[in-house]
Amino acid sequence: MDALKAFDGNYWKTLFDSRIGKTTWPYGSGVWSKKEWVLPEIDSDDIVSAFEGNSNMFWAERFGKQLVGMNDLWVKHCGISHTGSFKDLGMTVLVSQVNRLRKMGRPVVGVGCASTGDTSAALSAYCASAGIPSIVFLPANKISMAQLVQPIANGAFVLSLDTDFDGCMQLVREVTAELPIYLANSLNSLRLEGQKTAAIEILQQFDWEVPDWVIVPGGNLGNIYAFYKGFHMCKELGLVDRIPRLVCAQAANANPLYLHFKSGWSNFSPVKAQTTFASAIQIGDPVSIDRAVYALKNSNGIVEEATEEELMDAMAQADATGMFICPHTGVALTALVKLRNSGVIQPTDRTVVVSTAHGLKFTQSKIDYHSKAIPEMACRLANPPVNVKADFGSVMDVLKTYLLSKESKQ
Ligand SMILES: Cc1ncc(COP(=O)(O)O)c(C=O)c1O
Ligand SMILES: N[C@@H](CCOP(=O)(O)O)C(=O)O
Repeated sequence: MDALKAFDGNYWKTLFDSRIGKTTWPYGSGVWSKKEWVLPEIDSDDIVSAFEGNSNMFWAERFGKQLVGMNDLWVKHCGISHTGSFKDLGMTVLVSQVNRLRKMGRPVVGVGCASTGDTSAALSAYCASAGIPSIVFLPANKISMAQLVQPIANGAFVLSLDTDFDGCMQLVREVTAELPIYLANSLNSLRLEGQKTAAIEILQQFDWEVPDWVIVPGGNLGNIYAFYKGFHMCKELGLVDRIPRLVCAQAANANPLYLHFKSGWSNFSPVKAQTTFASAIQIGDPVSIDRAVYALKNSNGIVEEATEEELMDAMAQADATGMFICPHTGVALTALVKLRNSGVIQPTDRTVVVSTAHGLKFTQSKIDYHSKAIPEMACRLANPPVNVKADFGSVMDVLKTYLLSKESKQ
């Protein structure tokens, strides 16, 4: 930090803004365009990058105006990315460092992680890009098919384990302590050095004006800390004069941080994570609990939770306004709705909801919802297809009925 403070805030803003949209290696990456803040000593030839980052800041106009009475609501689409989740931001840094170590002759035979799907997808793709073996520990039958096929297709050694994520996390820590396999989970802070750049991007996209709130879904809890670190570095280095209030949103079925927050940050206790459609945050014993508590305490932060019906309805509502989000973004949107309803977030507050994965990785949850195939869930926004005989008369009848019903709702 002392070395970085040799340059003032305007220097850094000008430097970072000058690199947006360029293809000069490695600055076309949203991560490596901040190389001096991420991993300054690495040789650019050692960097493994898919030009990740620079994700869309979507103005959620209809969701904001119609559902929460806000005009300044934005969704940061970190899931519109190389492997479909924000994990690419951290994985480019970690795999680049492993690439550098192997070129130096260090005995790293491969890279391993435990995963609820997105970390393993990112790890396998970046390792395949660099020709580095990857080994992924996955909880059997607890991740989406899209998330499972990614490491398989990218050539990872895929272990399907009869336990949950927390069990996989324990095993990968034990194994990487015994074998020369480099651990890729967010225990390794290199991941967070990459993920923090999404916070800097948010400030860039608002022309360095600071939003009032940033809402992030939380599981292993590295990402909420990464956002805090990115905003805090911008404040400490003089790019901005404050940081946003952070909100970490959890699924009620896997909510150890939420319970800790509601207890007034008294003794933390892991929970046994229950099944949730937000499967990537089905985590009961998060490795970054201390980092997350630090981030929330130092950003006047809040933790909220979402039931299964709340997160699924929020996902359906967002999709009906033109997005195609994952269930985890539904968790974050539910937190927004609750904080608006309680008056904590004001109608004019500039608010960013971080979307952490693309909805295309979680289509089964949407199919179940729109098929009304979820026991004890109303699925009140279900929009099932209409089966019609393939003749002009039948189609016209159905369409007239549909159009009249739309007209009656105008
Ligand atoms: C899609 C998605 N959203 C949110 C999260 C939560 O991020 P973190 O584990 O850093 O809290 C994860 C991973 O855990 C994820 O895969
Ligand atoms: N949701 C994560 C769980 C592991 O998180 P990490 O940040 O520690 O890698 C995943 O996608 O596997």
